[in-house]
Amino acid sequence: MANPIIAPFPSTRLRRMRRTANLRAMISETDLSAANLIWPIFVTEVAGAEGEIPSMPGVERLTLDGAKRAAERAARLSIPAICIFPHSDQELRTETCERAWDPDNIGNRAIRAIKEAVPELAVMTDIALDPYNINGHDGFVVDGEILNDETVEALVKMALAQAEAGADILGPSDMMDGRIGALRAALELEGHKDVAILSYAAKFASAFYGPFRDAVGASGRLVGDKKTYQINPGNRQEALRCVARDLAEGADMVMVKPGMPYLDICREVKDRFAAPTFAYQVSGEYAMLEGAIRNGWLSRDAMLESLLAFRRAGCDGVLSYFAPAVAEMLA
Ligand SMILES: NCC(=O)CCC(=O)O
Repeated sequence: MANPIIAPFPSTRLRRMRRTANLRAMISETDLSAANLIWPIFVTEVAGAEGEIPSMPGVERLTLDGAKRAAERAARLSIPAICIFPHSDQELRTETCERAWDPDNIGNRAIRAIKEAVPELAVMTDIALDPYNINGHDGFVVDGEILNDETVEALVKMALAQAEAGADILGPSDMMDGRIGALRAALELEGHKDVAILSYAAKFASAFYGPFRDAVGASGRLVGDKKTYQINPGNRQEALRCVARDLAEGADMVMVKPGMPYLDICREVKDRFAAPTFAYQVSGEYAMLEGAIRNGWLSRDAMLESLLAFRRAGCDGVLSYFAPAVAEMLA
């Protein structure tokens, strides 16, 4: 850390360099561009479920055609990557979750549709059983317990189906132990050596995921909570150990999630590991900001400021539902 020398007032007047827009631009330390954004989208297979998500105003569940249009919009706006979250048919969710690795599940169909429409756009996926699990958990549940090793085997099948469908970046969000190593080994073995892993490495058991669960139809489903696999929000050292572990197992990039309440973790992860670091500005953060903006309580600049803060905290990029709006503002 540099040690700035500050002459005493009035020799130093820090306001001198804040006086005009050009002077401020000269000493601006942090930038934000569309290249820093990953756009998460929801894709539904349920007729009639498309349209706005009430707890995420401005965000819609999309049909496959809608997903293609979103991909084209992302490309026009120079957003480099889109991340697909499936909204599956409730009737087809089971305890055994076999649709999670079905090549024709809605997530995999969306990957193929987007890669066909906009081949150069990077497609990121979600790896966890919850969209296909009857009880809303990320892993298999037996007698109230979330099974680790059996879940990891299923996640490997899920990952291979996504890689086969053309995914560029896999996003294991499940927080089972040992999954990054298992995924990396299977990808190498099955000829997908260039598929990247962006690990949800420091994923906290947060109250800020509420609107997302509405979006994917998991709100009424979740039995209990996710505290036996996601990190206690107060645990900084444990988060760092998770990141170290995932990098050692072969993650190409790591994520901190949620974002704004965890900027200290972002900074520390970047400084310690110097790996590509992302934050997820989650649904609850989006809902708070967008709700206040819609009520006229905040200006739209709050959106830009929130994303700039991730950059200042060391993040290379941010998954944000604001991605297209912000890219439009920046264009
Ligand atoms: N596995 C993905 C998420 O849980 C997203 C959370 C959110 O946006 O609230």
